[in-house]
Amino acid sequence: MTLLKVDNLKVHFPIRGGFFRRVVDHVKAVDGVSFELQQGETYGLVGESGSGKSTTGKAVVKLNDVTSGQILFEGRDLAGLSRKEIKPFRKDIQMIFQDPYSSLNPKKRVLDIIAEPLRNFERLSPAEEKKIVQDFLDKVGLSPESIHKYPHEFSGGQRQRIGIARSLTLKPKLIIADEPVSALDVSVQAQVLNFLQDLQQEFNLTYLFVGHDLGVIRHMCDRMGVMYRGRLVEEGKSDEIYENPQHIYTKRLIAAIPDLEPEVRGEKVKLRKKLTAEYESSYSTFFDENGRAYDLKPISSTHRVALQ
Ligand SMILES: Nc1ncnc2c1ncn2[C@@H]1O[C@H](COP(=O)(O)OP(=O)(O)OP(=O)(O)O)[C@@H](O)[C@H]1O
Repeated sequence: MTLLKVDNLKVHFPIRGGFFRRVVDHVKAVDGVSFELQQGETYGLVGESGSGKSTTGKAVVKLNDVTSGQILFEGRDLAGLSRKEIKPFRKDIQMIFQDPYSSLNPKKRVLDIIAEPLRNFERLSPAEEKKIVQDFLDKVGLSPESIHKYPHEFSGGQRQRIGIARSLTLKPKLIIADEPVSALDVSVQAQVLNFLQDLQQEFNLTYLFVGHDLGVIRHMCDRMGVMYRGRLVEEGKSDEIYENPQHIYTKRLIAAIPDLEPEVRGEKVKLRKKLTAEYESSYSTFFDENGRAYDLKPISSTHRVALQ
């Protein structure tokens, strides 16, 4: 079943200038992006900084206004809804943020942090609320006494677990995870990722994963979309894209992944040079005269590429 269908999404931010602060141009942060998420799957949006992946994720929860296009969640279009009208859907769509240091209010105790979404949607007695919070703390591997503590008393990985517990209390259907481990030490990244996979099984969650790390996205995601300058350049099954990239941008992104082994490193240098030559000689195969990626076209039933 399709849970989320994003159709020709555009998010353009106005650039103002001059004495009267008139709109002089727009940043086309997202410029015609379409993809679907099936219930229970993990879909990844990957791309370098500024490619528009976070803006896409935030548009789905209406943290960004949508310029045009549709965001169909269980068939209902969220794009045109006001912030008030979107409220009932906030229960079903939750977000996990990148930085567990700044996304948790340092002045609040864990009980209040995790209970906040519950308080917005449900009328519970303090005892019921405490029980739910403690159950979720248990699910994310934190002790019941944690409810009395403040965020600074936890490590980065533990804080991210608090953020995850908060996002789960309303039993959402879709979780948007924006670079959920990139602020964490490498040693705890895998732990948090595996744990997100366990929770997915337990709660039948669907994830939209946003990130710049192709390794993480491949590990986590059944399918992915590669973003470049507000457009999808390649989309489909993660393994297929990773093993058989077709767009020059995807090829370069994969070739840029650092390697520790000296022989592979040498080969990668050669590959990068070859790709730079291909980029220069075949530019018009991949981008139009304005430098904009073409619309996606299927090259198999599970793989689409933006080629001329
Ligand atoms: N509120 C805003 N106002 C104006 N421009 C914005 C706004 N938010 C994002 N942008 C611009 O839109 C483009 C896409 O930004 P976005 O954050 O979605 O990229 P990203 O791929 O997620 O990068 P990063 O990984 O650095 O967050 C960038 O050029 C950014 O400067």
